[in-house]
Amino acid sequence: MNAIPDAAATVTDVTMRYREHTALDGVTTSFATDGITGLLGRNGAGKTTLMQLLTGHRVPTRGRVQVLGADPYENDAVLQRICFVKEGQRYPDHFRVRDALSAAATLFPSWDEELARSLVADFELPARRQVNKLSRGMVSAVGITIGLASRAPVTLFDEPYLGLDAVARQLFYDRLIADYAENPRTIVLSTHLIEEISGLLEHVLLIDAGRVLLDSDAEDLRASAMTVTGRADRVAALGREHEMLSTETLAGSSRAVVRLSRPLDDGDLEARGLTGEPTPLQQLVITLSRHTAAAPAPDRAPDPRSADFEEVTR
Ligand SMILES: Nc1ncnc2c1ncn2[C@@H]1O[C@H](COP(=O)(O)OP(=O)(O)OP(=O)(O)O)[C@@H](O)[C@H]1O
Repeated sequence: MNAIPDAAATVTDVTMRYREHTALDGVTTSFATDGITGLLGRNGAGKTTLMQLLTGHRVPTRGRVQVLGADPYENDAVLQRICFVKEGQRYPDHFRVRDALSAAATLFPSWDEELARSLVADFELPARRQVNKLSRGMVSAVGITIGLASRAPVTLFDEPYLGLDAVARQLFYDRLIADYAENPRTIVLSTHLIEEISGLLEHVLLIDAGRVLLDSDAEDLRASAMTVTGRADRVAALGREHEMLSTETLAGSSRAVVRLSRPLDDGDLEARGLTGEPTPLQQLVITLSRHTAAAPAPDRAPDPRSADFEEVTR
């Protein structure tokens, strides 16, 4: 897939099987040394599994994982430069917020105490309260604080904002982008809240049923598709030159998400009696996932949790 010359992490032809279930199937990708990648995909697509491989929590059934130049599995020199903020992270029972932060400070060589303090203040975290007495959103804020203040060269956030309200999520995005601008590093963020983070992303990796569906620079991706509206016959004519990812037709008028085989400007569209607008990233991801799901691999049953995806992203 994408070959980044001095990537921080590369995954080469990786397959991960859990007994009879294949969670990742021949995945090849890489993550830029300085870049924010959105790891997207439906429930059960394999996002967490990929992050577990990158962080040495699992060994692939087949293939090669390299992070910061080495296999991360049981490799302390690499692992202390990786921070993995897991969905639903658990902490020892007796840990107070400040214990969790002190433990993280000893773990990560690039820990920034000042940043940690300012995040604790911004998220209004009670430093002396036990973590297991915090609300769900507050526990997420502890994870986000650790992820950002770790300043780890490779930082992965797996759905980090369970229970976080919209104001706190925006705070996370603002602090992430501000800190990243001053301290660029490799950041991978898995989420279902695609539209919320689309402005942050420099790269998009979309996984579907264990396979890479899309691995693209975010700008190129935005430029690669368009939503076109007009008379059904005119939209259909456009479909002979470009790939129609989805089309809805009502009373002789169509609206289609089109993957462009060459750039189309307003003049081109006007000449065809059509109007065009950018396709939001979330819409594009949903459309691409459905487009592929229309022809599923024969050995793959849909993940039972997948029905939630559209609800969350709609
Ligand atoms: N330990 C395990 N044993 C068996 N199957 C597993 C295990 N962990 C994950 N799987 C399966 O592998 C597939 C990929 O799971 P994974 O957690 O990587 O998906 P995900 O993209 O992170 O999903 P979500 O968005 O719901 O968190 C799923 O079908 C899941 O049921």
